[in-house]
Amino acid sequence: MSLATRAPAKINLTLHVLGRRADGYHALESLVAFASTGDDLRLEPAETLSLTVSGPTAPLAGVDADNLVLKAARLLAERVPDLRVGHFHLTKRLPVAAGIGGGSSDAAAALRLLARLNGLPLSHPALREAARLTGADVSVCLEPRARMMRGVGEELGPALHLPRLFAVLVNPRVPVETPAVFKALGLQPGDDLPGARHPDIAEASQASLLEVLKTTRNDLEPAACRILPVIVEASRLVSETKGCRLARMSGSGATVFGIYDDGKTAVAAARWIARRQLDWWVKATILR
Ligand SMILES: C[C@@](CO)(OP(=O)(O)O)[C@H](O)COP(=O)(O)OP(=O)(O)OC[C@H]1O[C@@H](n2ccc(N)nc2=O)[C@H](O)[C@@H]1O
Ligand SMILES: Nc1ncnc2c1ncn2[C@@H]1O[C@H](COP(=O)(O)OP(=O)(O)O)[C@@H](O)[C@H]1O
Repeated sequence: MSLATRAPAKINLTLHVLGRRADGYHALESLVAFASTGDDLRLEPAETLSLTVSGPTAPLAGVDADNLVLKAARLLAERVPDLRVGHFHLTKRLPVAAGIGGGSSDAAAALRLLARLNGLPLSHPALREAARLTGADVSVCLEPRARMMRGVGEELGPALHLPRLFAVLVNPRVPVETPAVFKALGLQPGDDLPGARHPDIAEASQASLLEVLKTTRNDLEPAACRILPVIVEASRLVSETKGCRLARMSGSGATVFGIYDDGKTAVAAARWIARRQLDWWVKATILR
């Protein structure tokens, strides 16, 4: 019997930096959504923990021993006596170090499968702790539903019933080092930017959600663009597509998303971009 789950791409529809904590991490406020596209993870129960990785971006995800899937699984095994484990197989499709939390979503998917195998609820404190200790973005990926994320990523709001957003994801296949982008903000530990708080984002119709999104931003985008000017090019290309309502970078980059009124327009935009940038990763998808 093998168990399977999808590890969807995480998209930061908004990302406001509220300050920098004494430990150097940044306090964030982010509306996170998840794409219909992602990696796939399978778990075959076995005596010991192991991992194999295949798929188009497998070679970029680093050595299997350092994979976040194993890191999360080990952290859970340390906290749950006699945890049943097994062999994971990851099919890696998402670009790596791309601001769409591929590794975090894979780690969260591993925790979901182990939870299922062991009959643990996703609210189990050991699962929550293993997620938090694996990485800042893993907690929000544990139950991949649109919600507000705060703190360094561990404070989660309730799942939001956002209208489906038709989107195109564009990545120039250049990896971005997340710590370098945060550092480029130039904030000092203890710096506080309370004015950066979000407007209230509740459930909104597609039109008003877009209007609210337009009043928000990704505070990491200017810093990432200074480090990697190709992000400016990606953003410009997305903005130029027919019917693009909003173009913005996700996370620490370099992936840029565009939002469209319907799936047909999004697919046409993806084709238009892919024809111009043959080497880039371009994907029409639905965010929710
Ligand atoms: C920026 C975001 C937004 O969702 O996404 P990505 O670009 O990674 O997708 C996340 O906060 C990234 O989360 P994640 O990639 O899990 O970060 P971690 O591995 O825990 O941390 C990597 C490094 O980023 C910096 N970091 C991370 C999170 C945070 N709130 N403040 C920080 O300053 C720290 O320098 C840390 O050492
Ligand atoms: N399963 C995984 N998928 C992708 N990257 C992984 C994975 N496990 C570990 N990593 C490492 O984590 C780093 C961040 O990757 P990723 O999660 O794709 O970044 P981002 O959140 O910016 O999209 C990469 O440099 C990679 O070496």
